[in-house]
Amino acid sequence: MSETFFKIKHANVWRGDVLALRDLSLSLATDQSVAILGANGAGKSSLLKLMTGEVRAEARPQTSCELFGERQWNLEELRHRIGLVMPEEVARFLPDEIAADVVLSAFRGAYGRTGDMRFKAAEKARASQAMEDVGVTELAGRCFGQLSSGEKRRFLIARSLVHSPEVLVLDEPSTALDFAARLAMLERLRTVAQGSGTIVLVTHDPGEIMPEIERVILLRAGEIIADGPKRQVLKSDVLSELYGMKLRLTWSKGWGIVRPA
Ligand SMILES: Nc1ncnc2c1ncn2[C@@H]1O[C@H](COP(=O)(O)OP(=O)(O)OP(=O)(O)O)[C@@H](O)[C@H]1O
Repeated sequence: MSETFFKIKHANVWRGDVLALRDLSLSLATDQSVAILGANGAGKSSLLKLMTGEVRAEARPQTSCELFGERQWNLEELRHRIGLVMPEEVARFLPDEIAADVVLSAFRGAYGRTGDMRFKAAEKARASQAMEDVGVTELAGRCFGQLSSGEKRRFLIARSLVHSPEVLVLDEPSTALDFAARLAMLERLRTVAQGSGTIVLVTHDPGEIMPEIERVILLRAGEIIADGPKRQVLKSDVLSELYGMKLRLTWSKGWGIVRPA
């Protein structure tokens, strides 16, 4: 059943003294995966942080912000419903954390330090499967701090998938992944989107918008400049303007292919 998991009206979001999102109104539902594109500093990460309860909109009479229909929420509960892959998550784990524990900690909505936690056999099995899915089984016993950037990123992707969240929020998830790992991740995300999961993907690469993602939102300077079906929103001239260079977009089997024009 479709549910609106994120609904904002007239939201201003300040990051320090920067107005990162300007009077934004948006509604996202669980039956529709979405990709969010925009140049550096456009406000994409700020929008994701609003979606995951990490930042709040400025309190104004005309503003409302609801997550799963609630205006107040419990962050830990939210963590179970929304899986996250954000660049800054890497720094939330201590370097001597065992990599497998990074994945397991998702079951408790915690960032690592699983020594005092007890996990059921089924949870351990799911963590093992998630690590296998992203190809890091061999590294499970290593210290998190001793992994490469791409390996850490793979563990964080496994962590985000382990409890099958209703919504998976990904901020440039392929950063630091090698070519094979990127393709494997996209295939894994396609499986999620084909099942019961909803994907919210922030990316700089229109070529990462998998066929299962039909809706695309373009952000510029904290405002939504386009929102709709991807073939209507993503056009060569729009992308050229967004990224400030002449680009040509073609489509093949639901994937966009972007090249310099
Ligand atoms: N912690 C912060 N303190 C002050 N300003 C911030 C902070 N985080 C973000 N900003 C500013 O808010 C604006 C939006 O930033 P945001 O990270 O949301 O953009 P983005 O679209 O995700 O960018 P990128 O593609 O570079 O990751 C930018 O002008 C940025 O400099």
